[in-house]
Amino acid sequence: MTQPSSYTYLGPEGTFTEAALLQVPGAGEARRVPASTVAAALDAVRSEAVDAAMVPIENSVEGGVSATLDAIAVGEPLRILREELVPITFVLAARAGTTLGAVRRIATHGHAWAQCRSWVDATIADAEYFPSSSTAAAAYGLVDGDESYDGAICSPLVAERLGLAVLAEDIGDVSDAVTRFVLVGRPDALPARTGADKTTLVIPLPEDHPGALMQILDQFAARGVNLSRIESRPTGQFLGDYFFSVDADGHVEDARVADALKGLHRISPGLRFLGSYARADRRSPAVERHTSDEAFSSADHWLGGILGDRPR
Ligand SMILES: O=C(O)C(=O)Cc1ccccc1
Repeated sequence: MTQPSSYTYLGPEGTFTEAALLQVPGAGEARRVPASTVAAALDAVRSEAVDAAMVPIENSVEGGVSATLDAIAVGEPLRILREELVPITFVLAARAGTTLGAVRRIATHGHAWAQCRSWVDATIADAEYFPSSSTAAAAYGLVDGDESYDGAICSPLVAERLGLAVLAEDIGDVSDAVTRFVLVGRPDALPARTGADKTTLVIPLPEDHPGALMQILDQFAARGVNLSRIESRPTGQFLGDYFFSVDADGHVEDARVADALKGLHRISPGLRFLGSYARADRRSPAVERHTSDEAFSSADHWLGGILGDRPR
């Protein structure tokens, strides 16, 4: 797989997403273009304006990032190439001269707001929330003279870079929160199996199919494939139409994962493979003997002996 030479990310400069991108070897020296939304970042990959996009996908406190789960599930297919974990700490920043007591209107990204709610509720009476496309965009707004709010929840780094006053530090409700980001490229790429991999799937819930969810889960369970994330999202088409966004342990080149995907495709033919890539924590799954590559290949061999060269 060739290394991407140009990247986009949820910007502007100074987002946690940019920090995730800078963890990718070589990205610091490559062309990097900020995007104003996750959807715009993914579209820039689809239109080949850049090779890959870094976007947030999951937070240890708030769960899945809906904007990413939805934008990656539809449209021209994309591929996840790698994941990055970033520890997240938030500060409350304001223009110089503003006191903590004077801040009531706070701008930030929805995930940051959700992760600082207890601190805000305990500290700022009647706080008003101004949604922003990213934590950094909220901080830039203060500098650019946006008078509609007087404080921004952002990273300590962007507050410092912009010369903002930090009124409170480490205001996240969970002090060791981590966000997971994924680097997304075009579908011709398939990262090599490392033995400690993750596979991400979009599984449409088949309509009028009693027991579909149980059958979907059974495809993983029967092959000893562990799931590390499962979320349901509405497709937006009509009420009751859902897809599941799933992370499974293992690589599509692992026989147990490939076999589970075949089973899933029989149940949900609209199944979308979003990629197999190395786990950021490098943790290998425990594989039972009967779901090992050897067990699958020996079973194929055995059946081949029975069927000979009859078409299968
Ligand atoms: O807004 C940012 O800085 C982002 O990169 C998105 C985000 C927001 C909150 C927690 C983690 C990532």
